[in-house]
Amino acid sequence: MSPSQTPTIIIATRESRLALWQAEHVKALLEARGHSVQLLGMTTKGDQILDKSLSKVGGKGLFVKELEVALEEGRAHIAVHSLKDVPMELPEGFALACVMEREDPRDAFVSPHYENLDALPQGAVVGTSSLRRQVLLQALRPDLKIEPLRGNLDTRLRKLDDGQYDAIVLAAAGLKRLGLEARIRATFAPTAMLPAAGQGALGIEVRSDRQDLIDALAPLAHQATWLTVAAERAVSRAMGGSCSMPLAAHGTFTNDVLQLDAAWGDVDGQAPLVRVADNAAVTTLAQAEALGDAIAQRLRAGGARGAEPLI
Ligand SMILES: NCc1[nH]cc(CCC(=O)O)c1CC(=O)O
Repeated sequence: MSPSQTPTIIIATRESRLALWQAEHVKALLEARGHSVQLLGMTTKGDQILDKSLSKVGGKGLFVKELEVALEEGRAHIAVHSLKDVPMELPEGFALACVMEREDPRDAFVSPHYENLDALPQGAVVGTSSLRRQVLLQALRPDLKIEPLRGNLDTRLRKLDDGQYDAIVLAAAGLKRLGLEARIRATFAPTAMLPAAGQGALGIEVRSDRQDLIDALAPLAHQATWLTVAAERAVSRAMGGSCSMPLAAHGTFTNDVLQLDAAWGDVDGQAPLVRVADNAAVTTLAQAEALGDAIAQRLRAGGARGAEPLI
């Protein structure tokens, strides 16, 4: 079938501004290729539970489940996700059709009064609910008081502006996508604040029996990003990573060589951070995942306590 004969592609999306931006972005790219596309907005459990830390209420799957039910029931055909929020193992019957070109993967420092982390006074209050950000911040500045911060991007910025925090740390990608780049006072070097696996990258999920949709989405794939995040996500899988494990994995891909850095921290802050790095020539997803597995083994050898690997 030519694109003009294909029925309308319906994108299931959460209704936060960031999720809608991401769905609209994919809609525009597909329309530019001749497809007809509609959005189906929905509210997920993760959007409803705003008063608890994500790690306490069931983790990443929370934002994804309702969208998968819509795909399962045929009410929608594809779902656009921030890959960072997508569990490594998709449920039976679902597949990642493609991974798109990555936005800035770094974390951003946002504050009304202070230029960067170093400028914060002793004991300043920093908002983040990410355990990864918490342990990395605490390693850089043990004096800081880290306070939970939940909600969508606008809510988080409002809480900062209300004076509840001296600074907050967010993904640069989300701020840039929403045109809020001006709020970024400083961007953390990955060496200081190693990003989360998949941060800044979008993935598109489909039912695995929809080869027609997988073919339609193939032109949206960005191979270098896909290889990079496959390695990062393999680290997370091999560590049994979840929202309740402070884990960072960040790859950079240059001239077919993938450089992969990872860090693990103890939730209680008792054990020191474990950091490892390695690189390999990579041209296939299997090679990228092998590098991720090797990095996870080195994290464990260095003292990181993983959960059971989710194989
Ligand atoms: N966990 C929420 C989430 N999921 C994806 C992003 C940002 C965009 C991205 O990483 O692609 C954010 C916000 C944040 O971490 O500040």
